[in-house]
Amino acid sequence: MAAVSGKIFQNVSVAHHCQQNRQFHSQCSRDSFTSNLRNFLPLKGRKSAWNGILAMQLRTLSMYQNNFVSRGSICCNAASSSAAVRSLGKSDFLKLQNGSDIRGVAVAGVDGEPVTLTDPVSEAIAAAFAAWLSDKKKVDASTPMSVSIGHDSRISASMLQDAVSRGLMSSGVNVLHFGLASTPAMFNSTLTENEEIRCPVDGAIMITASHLPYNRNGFKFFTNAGGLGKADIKDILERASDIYNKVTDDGLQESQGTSSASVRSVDYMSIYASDLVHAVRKAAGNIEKPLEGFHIVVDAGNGAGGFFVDKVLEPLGAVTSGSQFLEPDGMFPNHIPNPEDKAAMRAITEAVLDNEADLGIIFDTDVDRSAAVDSTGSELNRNRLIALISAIVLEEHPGTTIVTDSVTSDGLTLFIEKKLGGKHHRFKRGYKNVIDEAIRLNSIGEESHLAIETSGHGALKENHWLDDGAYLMVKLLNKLASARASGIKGGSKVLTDLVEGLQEAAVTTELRLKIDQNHVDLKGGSFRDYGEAVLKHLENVVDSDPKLIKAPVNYEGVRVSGFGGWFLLRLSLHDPVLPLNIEAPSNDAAVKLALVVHEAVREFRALDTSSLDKLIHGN
Ligand SMILES: O=P(O)(O)OC[C@H]1O[C@H](O)[C@H](O)[C@@H](O)[C@@H]1O
Repeated sequence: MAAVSGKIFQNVSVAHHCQQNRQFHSQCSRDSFTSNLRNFLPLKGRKSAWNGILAMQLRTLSMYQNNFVSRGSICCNAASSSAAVRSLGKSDFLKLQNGSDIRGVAVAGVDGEPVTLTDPVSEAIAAAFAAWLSDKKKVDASTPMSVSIGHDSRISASMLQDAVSRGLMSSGVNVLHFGLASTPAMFNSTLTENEEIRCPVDGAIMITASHLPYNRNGFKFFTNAGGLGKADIKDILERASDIYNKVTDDGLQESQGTSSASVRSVDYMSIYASDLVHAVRKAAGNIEKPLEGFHIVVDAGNGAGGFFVDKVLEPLGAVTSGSQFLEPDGMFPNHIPNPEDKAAMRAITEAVLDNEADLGIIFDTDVDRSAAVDSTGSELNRNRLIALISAIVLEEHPGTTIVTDSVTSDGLTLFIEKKLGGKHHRFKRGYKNVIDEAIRLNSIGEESHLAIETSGHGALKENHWLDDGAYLMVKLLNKLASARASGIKGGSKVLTDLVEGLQEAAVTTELRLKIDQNHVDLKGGSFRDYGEAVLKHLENVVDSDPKLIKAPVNYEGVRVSGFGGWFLLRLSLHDPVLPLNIEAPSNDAAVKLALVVHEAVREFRALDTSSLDKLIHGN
C-alpha cells in the first residue's frame, strides 16, 4: 500500500526527553492514574460497563500505581532512580518468548503473576532490537536508524512505550510514536514511502498482548521483510539479557550524553486507514462513496480497532450507528476482544440484529484478527471466514493453494477443492507458520495467495503477506462495493452466497487438556516431551483400530477420522496443554471420538481429562 500524507506533531531531542524523564515517575504516575481512572467511568451507550469488577479494578489500579512509581529504570531516569535493578539470568529473559512474540506480565496485582516486563527489562529488549536491527541491516554507525512504536489500549501501554523509547534512543535510534495503533499498521510503516514522516522506518515495534488479560503486555517486531521469527526473538532476548546485566548507571549516563536521537509523534493510523479506503474505492471503480446505503456495525472490543469506523467506513459512505466498544479501554470491560470468543461473537451478532445492519465486523485488540456477521446474524468466522475469503481469492486467482492451520474442517477441504477448484494445504497452527508456509510454497513454484487461520489471522500475497484483520475485512467490503456498483442488491447476501455449500458439522468443540508440570509422572522432564509421549501412544492405539483412519498427510499432532467425524490432538504452540478438536455429525459420534482419546490417554496421569469426562458423561 502506498502512503499519501502525514502530519508531524512533535519533535523532541533526546536531551529534552531525558530531562523530562527525570520528572517522569511522579509526573507519569499522576497522569496515568487520572487517565486510567477515566476509563472506569461508564460511557454513554456502553453495554454492561459496570459488571461488578469495579472494586477489583480500583484495587488493582492502586497496586499498579504503586508498582509503577517504585520501579527503577536503567536509562534516562537511572540517575533519579534509587531502585536497584534486579539481577536476571538468560533463562528469565527467554521465558518471555512466546513463539514469534514477546509476552509478559506488565501490571502487578494478580496473585501468582509477578511483573516480568519491568521498565529495565523492556529498555534492554528495545536496545537489543536496535543492535539486532543494526546487524541485520548492516548500517554504518553514521547513518541513524529509525523505529516506529505503536500500542494497543492496555493500561501499561504508555509506560512500556516510554521504556522502549529510552532503550532505542540510548542506542542512537530515532523514534516515531504512533500512539494507539494496530499491529498491521506497524508493519506497514516499514513499507510506506513518505519522507515527510520519515517512512519507511527501519523497524517497528508493536506493544500488545492481543486478547490476553489486562495485566499482560508484550512486543511484536517488524522489518520490511515481515514479522520477526522465533530464532530472531530468541537472539534478541539473549542480547537483552547481556545488555541488562552489563549496564551500569555510569555507562548509561555516557550513552545519554552522546546520543542525538529524537522522538516524534506521528498520526500514522490516518495514513494507513486512507490506504484501506483507497483500496475499496479502487475495487468499486473509483467511486468516492462505494458503501453508501450499507449499514455496517463494528465491535472493537475496547481495543485499537475503533479507527475502522471513522477513518475507513464513514469516508466510504457506510452508516455505522450501533457500532460498539470503540473506546480504547485496557480493562476490557465488555467482552474479551477475540473473535474466537463465544461471548464476543454473541455481542457483535446482537448488534447486527438490534440495528438491522447489513454486516457486522469484529476485531481483536490489536486488529490483526477479525471476523464478520451477516445481516441474518449468521457468523462468518472460523471455517466460514476461511471459506469466504478463499472464494474471493480463488475468483481472482483460480486454482491457487490456500494454506490454513491444522484445526480446519474436512468440510472446508471439500469446499475449497470441489466447489472452488482450489487446493487446500492444511498446515500447522500459528499465524507465522501458515504465512511462512505460503511464502515457502511460492518459492518452490506452487502458487499461493492466501494464508489464513481459524483464529481470524489472515494474510494475502497482494498485501505483502501482512497479517491484517482490517485488510481481510476490506476484501469483504470490496465485494459489497463492487456488487453494489454493478447493480446487485441484497446487502451482505452477496457474501453469504459465497459460502453456500460449505458442509458444517453438527457438533464442533475444542477441549484443552492441561499437563500438570509438577506431576511426578513428568520425572523432571519437559511438558513437551510428556505431550509427545501422549501423542505417540494415541497414534499406536489408532493404528491398531480398524474403525479409525489416521490422516494420510498431517503436519501437527494426531488427526483421525471415524464415526463420520474427526478429531485432532496436538501440542499447544505455547502452553502446557494438549488442545483436542472434535467435529462430528452428532453428539453420539462426538462422544465415541472422545472415548477413543480418553481410553488412549488414561495412563497419563499428569493430563487433566476432566473436560473430556464432561463431554463423555454429558454434563
Ligand atoms: O496452540 P494454541 O495454544 O491453540 O495457540 C495457537 C495460537 O497462538 C497464538 O495466539 C497465535 O497468535 C495464533 O496464531 C495461534 O493460532
